[in-house]
Formats: sequence, C-alpha cells, structure tokens
Amino acid sequence: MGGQLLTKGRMIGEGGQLVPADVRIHEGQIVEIGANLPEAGDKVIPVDGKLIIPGLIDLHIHLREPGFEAKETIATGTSAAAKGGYTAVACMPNTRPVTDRVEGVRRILETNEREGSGVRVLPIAAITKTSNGEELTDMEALKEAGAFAVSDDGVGVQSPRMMKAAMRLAAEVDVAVVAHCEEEDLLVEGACVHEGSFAKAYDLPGIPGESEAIHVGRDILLAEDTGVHYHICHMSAEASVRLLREAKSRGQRVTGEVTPHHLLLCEEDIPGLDTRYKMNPPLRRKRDQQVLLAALKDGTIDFIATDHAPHIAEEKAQGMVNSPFGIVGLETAFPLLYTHLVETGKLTLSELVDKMTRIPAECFNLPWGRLVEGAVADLAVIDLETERAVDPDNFASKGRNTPFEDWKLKGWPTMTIVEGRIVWQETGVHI
Ligand SMILES: NC(=O)N[C@@H](CC(=O)O)C(=O)O
Ligand SMILES: [Zn+2]
Ligand SMILES: [Zn+2]
Repeated sequence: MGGQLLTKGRMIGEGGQLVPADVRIHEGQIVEIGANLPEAGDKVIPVDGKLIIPGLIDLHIHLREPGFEAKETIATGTSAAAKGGYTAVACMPNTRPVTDRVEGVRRILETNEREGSGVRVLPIAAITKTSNGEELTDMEALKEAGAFAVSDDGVGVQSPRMMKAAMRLAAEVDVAVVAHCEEEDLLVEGACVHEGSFAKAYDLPGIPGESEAIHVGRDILLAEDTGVHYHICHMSAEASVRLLREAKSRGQRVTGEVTPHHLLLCEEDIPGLDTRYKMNPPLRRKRDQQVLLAALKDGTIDFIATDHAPHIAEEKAQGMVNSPFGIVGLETAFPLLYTHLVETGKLTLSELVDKMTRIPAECFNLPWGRLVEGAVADLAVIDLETERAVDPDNFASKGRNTPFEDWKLKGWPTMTIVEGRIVWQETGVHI
C-alpha cells in the first residue's frame, strides 16, 4: 500500500531556522523527512512552502456535549479543533451531566469516534461527583475507562481537606489533578472582571488575583508529599507564577498552562461593557500579562491551552454581570500567537510551536507532539504569509464569542492530519 508524501514544505530545523522539508507518511507514521524526497508511488500532497509542524495539542477545552449542545457539540468542537490545526484536545467535565462516571467518559470517546472530525479527544473526568466538592469520584475506574486527568474546572475545589484526599487518590491511581484555582471566600456577588482599573472605572464587582494564587499556594503545599502530578489551569496572576516557580525550583511535580487571551490582553484592553472580554479568570493588570509571557518564555509556565469556552449569543447578551464567563479559542490560537508573539520577536517560532505541541505532550506523557521519523503522523500545515481577519461567522465552532473579531492575522492552518489522515483542509474559499 502506498503512503503519502507532503512535498515542498518547510519545517523548523535544529537551530530554529526554517529548512525545506518533504514528509513521507506510511500507515499513519512519519517514515521519512528530508528535502526533495522521491515520490516512490506515494500520493503527493504539495504544500508549497508552507510550514509543517506537529499537530497542535490543547489540553484545556470545553466541548459542551452532553447537555449544552446549543453552545457546542463534539462534532462542531472537534471541527473547530481540526480547523485550528489541533490534532488532540482534552475536554473538561463541566457538561450536563458532569463527566463523573465511567459511562460519561465512554460516551465522549464513542461520540467522538462516530461524529467527531477525526481529532483525538481526551476526556477529563471530575475530581468530585457533580464537581460540587463534596465526594470524590472513582478515579481508578474513570482512568480505566479512558479518562485523561481529573478536574473540577469551572469551579475551584473549596475544601483543602477534599483537595488533599483527591491528590492522595490521584497519586495512587496515577492520574493528574488539573486545577481551576479559585477561592470563593474572596469573591463578591456578581464579580465579573479583575478587581482593578476597569472594575473601578465601570463600578463593577471585581475578582482579585489572590483568589487564584491562594489556591495555587495551598495546592502546592498539599501536593508536596503525595507525589501527584498537579497542573494549574489558565494561570492569570503574577503571584501564581511566583508560587509555581518556587515549587519547580524545589523539584516538585507541578506544571502550568496559560491561554492566548491572557498572553495578549489585559484589563486596559477592554473597550467598554463588552462581554466578549468576560472570561474566568479575568483579564488582569498589564503587569500580570507581562509576567505570564516572561514565565512562558522561561519555562516556568509550561504550555499554552485555549480554554475554548463557547456560549450562545443570547447568553453573552445578558450584560457584564449576568452573562457566562468564557471565550472561544481553537480557531484563532495559532494565528494570534504567531502574529503577536513570533512576528513581534517576543517568542521564537520554535518556542511557540514547542509550547503548543511537544511540551504539553511531555508534561502528560502523551506520545505525540514531535515531527521526527518514527513518530505518529499527527501534523498541521501552516500558511505563514497570507494575512486574514478573524471572522467569527466563518467559525466551525458554534461559539462566536471572541474579543479578537477583525484582528488581522498571519499563520493560519491550511491542513490538519491525524495519524496520516487529512481531517481538515483549507479550500481557499472565503465568504
Ligand atoms: N473559562 C471560562 O471563562 N469558562 C469556562 C469555565 C472555566 O474554564 O473555568 C466555561 O466552561 O465556560
Ligand atoms: Zn477554569
Ligand atoms: Zn475551562
């Protein structure tokens, strides 16, 4: 059986420079990488100077199915992932019902098999039943059924006693605890943006940075003796970074992620009472934004995750206090970060790609994220030249809630390949 040959592409070379590359795929594996490879009976897929990278990996998204299919489904969410250059995504359990039982994990995997775009889906199961913080889930059975990690994302685990028990159990069954860090005792009714200049200017109740950092510090202490892999979701506050850095310097098994929006925006960028800028954690001070980028660059924060959180327009039209938190991210992440971090010289292309592929894979022992001979052929092809504006009407996601509408970006994916199979391809037509 013949394979496929991606021809006339470019890849990131050893020293970070772009080098010509053809990639030969056979039975779902990368079997050969080099310049001007012979066709050898393979199906030729010309990529004309575009960049070939490992498929992007997003370990924090919301697919909304079951229960909130008006916001997103496994079909639409994984199509958005494919279109964004992602080949693997991990979905959070805050669905209806919450993914707190083996049936829930199996159902996500089966639905993706049947209806998904071809992108790999890694279901994250809950830490506590219904994520209400009161009773631990059967993590062993959930892992056995295919759960990738455990998280109560959407809310923080409020009780330190419960979190400690969760970490003990997770360490025992060898599953990572992925934490949404938020101390509710520090929140006021209706808190919707960072407790800072924007909240003050618009007289809105604010969410302080300490509500995140206090959980980060607490959890690092609780995790210390358990040996659990503790991972911090959507890091947004300077103090959280400081605590993560200190834990890592002692060799603790702690990792962290940051979103594109926390890297590119801060409270000063919120143009007014526009709920497309409402997400949890909120956009914080310029200083926090700068610290997050520096921490990502120096490796303190390990990788980038979008926290893709689709909501319907009617829900987002309920005003700053009453609308739900969250913005979509899968279809804009790479172009946003390429244009605003790589083209501006803040990150190298190689750093950006690593933090969206190899590093998340390594943090969680996943077998993907590398463009080398012998690796699984999970790939994305990226157009680094064509500039195009973000148009939510063209999203494959049902969610249109993005603050990045009309941003002119380069670095758009044109093809996504999972295990040698093209799961999405740019048609060149834009309405
Ligand atoms: N991030 C968000 O603003 N919203 C997420 C919940 C979460 O990630 O905590 C959602 O499920 O909508
Ligand atoms: Zn969260
Ligand atoms: Zn989330």
